[in-house]
Amino acid sequence: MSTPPTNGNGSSSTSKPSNPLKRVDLDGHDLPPSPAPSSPRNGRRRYALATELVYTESKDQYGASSVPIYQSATFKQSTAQGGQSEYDYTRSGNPTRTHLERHLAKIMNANRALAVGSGMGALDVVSRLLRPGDEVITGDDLYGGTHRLLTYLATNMGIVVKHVDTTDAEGVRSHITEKTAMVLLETPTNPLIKIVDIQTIARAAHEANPKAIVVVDNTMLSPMLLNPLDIGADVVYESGTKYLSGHHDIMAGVLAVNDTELGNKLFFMINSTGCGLTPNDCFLLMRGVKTLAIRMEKQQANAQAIAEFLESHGFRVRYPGLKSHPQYDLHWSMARGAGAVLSFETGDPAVSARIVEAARLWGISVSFGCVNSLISMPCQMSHASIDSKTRAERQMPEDIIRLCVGIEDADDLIDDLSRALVQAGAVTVTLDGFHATGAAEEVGKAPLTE
Ligand SMILES: Cc1ncc(COP(=O)(O)O)c(C=O)c1O
Ligand SMILES: N[C@@H](CCSC[C@H](N)C(=O)O)C(=O)O
Repeated sequence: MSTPPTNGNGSSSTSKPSNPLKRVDLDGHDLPPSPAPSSPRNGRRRYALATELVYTESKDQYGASSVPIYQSATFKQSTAQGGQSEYDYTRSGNPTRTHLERHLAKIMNANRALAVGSGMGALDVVSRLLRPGDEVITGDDLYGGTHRLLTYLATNMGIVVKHVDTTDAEGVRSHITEKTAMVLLETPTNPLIKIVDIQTIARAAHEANPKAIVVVDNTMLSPMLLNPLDIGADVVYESGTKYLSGHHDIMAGVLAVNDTELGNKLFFMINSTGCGLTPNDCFLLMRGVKTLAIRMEKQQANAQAIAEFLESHGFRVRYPGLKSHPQYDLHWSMARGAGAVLSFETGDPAVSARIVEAARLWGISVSFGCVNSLISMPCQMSHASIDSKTRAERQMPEDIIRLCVGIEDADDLIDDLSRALVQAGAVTVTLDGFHATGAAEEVGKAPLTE
């Protein structure tokens, strides 16, 4: 039998707090106005993640099993004084959003989660913690949009952004100074699939400068496979457009923290700038999150099969599910799975383009984490906002193809890819099968982490 939800001070959920302006969570932290908890307990997990993803204790008056969409901008107040009710205005808070945020806090192992309009919106909220002169230490293989926003901050807002090799944890430490306000990490990186040791970097950053916050973009793995807050991160954010929602039918971003003050600052930014996720999109994100486990399981199994298929045919494949990945052990020391994004090279951008265009089941599209399989050339698409000179400096191969694997039948995906490889002239066909044509040149290439 389920336990009745409790309010902030542990009393029955039906009793009202004595001061309606003051709301606290189960740990006694002040919270901005929100309804009574709709997720179990204090937001912490009691069951296996697959169970918690679908399990909520809603306090809906009619017992609705799916959270209602409170499609209302305003909420009527009972007195002229205002501020007496749970909600007044959807920019500041909405019951559908609160339900989602409580659920996200639980599955992200956080004290507080916040939902905004996109992944970039989430990074924008975090970046508003920075002041002119602050330093940000971040990777040299970042999602293109992240690079673009950081470049804007460096160019226009007086923020010093240092792109360093975050696969070298000790090297990162040497860059941290008293001016370092933020260390921003992605793992696996997108699209080079490099692994970053969050725990070691977070420890080093906090030792070197206790005021620096460690921020992790967890879009590539999702809370299904990694909880960065558990291994030293101060803030985790992700694009809810990807695995969390899973169907490419909404844009969303989520943020999660354990520190109450930090959570309040982020909420302040969201309320002040008005980037909170709309009620309708909160509903869709909530619905998507419930199938995260089953989607991710199938997507990963497919990704593993495709990575092995490509590698066995002589392609240079980047995927942390392959033992050949140079940071295989590091990845599995942090994460519960390899995810469903992999990349491979052909040795020739024109051949890569022909493969992408010959594929039928694989949609030519940016983004990942969707139930449909996608194929793209990051240098021309998702990472085109990084100029070609910088891409070259960062050793991003122009021929790299990214595969974002969905939930289709694995054999169908492999058949379609095989046909595209043959049609594009990427493989040499013999009586025994086929082998990557560019494989001979690939052999002499540097290892993936260098
Ligand atoms: C790793 C990563 N972080 C953040 C984002 C931004 O998310 P959104 O498109 O929802 O703004 C993306 C993709 O867009 C991404 O790939
Ligand atoms: N035109 C968009 C490109 C979005 S890329 C989406 C996703 N993160 C990916 O890696 O595919 C833009 O300019 O941001």
